[in-house]
Amino acid sequence: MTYNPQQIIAKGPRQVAETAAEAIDNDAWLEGATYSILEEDEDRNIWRIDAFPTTEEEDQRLQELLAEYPELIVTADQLADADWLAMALSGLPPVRAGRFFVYGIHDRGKKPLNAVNLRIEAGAAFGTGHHGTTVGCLWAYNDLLKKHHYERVLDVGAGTGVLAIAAAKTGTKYAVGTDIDAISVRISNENAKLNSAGARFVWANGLNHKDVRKDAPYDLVFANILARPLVGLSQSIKLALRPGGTVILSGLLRTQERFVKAAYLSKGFRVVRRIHRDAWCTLVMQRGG
Ligand SMILES: C[S@@+](CC[C@H](N)C(=O)[O-])C[C@H]1O[C@@H](n2cnc3c(N)ncnc32)[C@H](O)[C@@H]1O
Repeated sequence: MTYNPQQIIAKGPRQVAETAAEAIDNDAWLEGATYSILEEDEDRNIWRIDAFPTTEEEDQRLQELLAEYPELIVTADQLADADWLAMALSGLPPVRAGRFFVYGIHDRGKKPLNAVNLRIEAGAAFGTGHHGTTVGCLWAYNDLLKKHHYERVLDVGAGTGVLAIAAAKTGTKYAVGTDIDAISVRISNENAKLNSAGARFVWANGLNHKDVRKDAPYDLVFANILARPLVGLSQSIKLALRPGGTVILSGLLRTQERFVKAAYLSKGFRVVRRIHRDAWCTLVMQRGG
């Protein structure tokens, strides 16, 4: 029997939601399950878990596990067939992540009318939009855009430039990307042109370049690199952000989440959301005021 994908939503006090999320991480049946946890209502201390099972077994196990926490209110919503997650999980191009539709030249005929279409040619750079870390960043950014506008965005480790281009295409005036790899910078600039996006890319190690500092402080920083450089860059990222600004961190494994989170918590950031997809984790954190 084919499984009809659904989104399972569990809402409750932060402590309980976090304990349940940890139980999902530690459950052998749910290894690789995709879910996110975020603060829904700061004043009422309500957090929510959104889980996206892909099989009947995963669905049942998630429901069983969440039922062990009576303080959580658990509901399930049927997902539309063309839901972005189902499309992304199919592993086939193009990729839909919320309002974003990432496609290559061969799929140009499939562009939806109601999406922010991003034509990304990867060449030798990382980031066609298919990797769990890139999808996690686009997903997190899509949801942040529902409530916020970002005038200044920095993408550290731009790869194909997909994230800075996504920002430039959604109203960001100053969208800047940086990469340690010169070929990625060339490809990012080419992709910006293909998309008529006003994003610019700088060949730099981390944030250490006058052309990156020029447009600081940023309202939002993307950093999809690896856990160790994310920790090493935590102070520079803090200084590049305005107080209250947001960082979307990705490229870390679930098992490295604590290590990366600790570095940013110690610098006055707070966790706003975390998304687990396959073995990967995306963290959304806010700089203290
Ligand atoms: C995982 S890819 C992310 C690409 C793209 N942002 C995405 O989300 O698909 C990481 C990129 O970071 C670059 N990178 C790694 N360390 C860096 C550093 N210290 N400073 C700037 N870029 C770095 C790599 O060259 C690579 O292009």
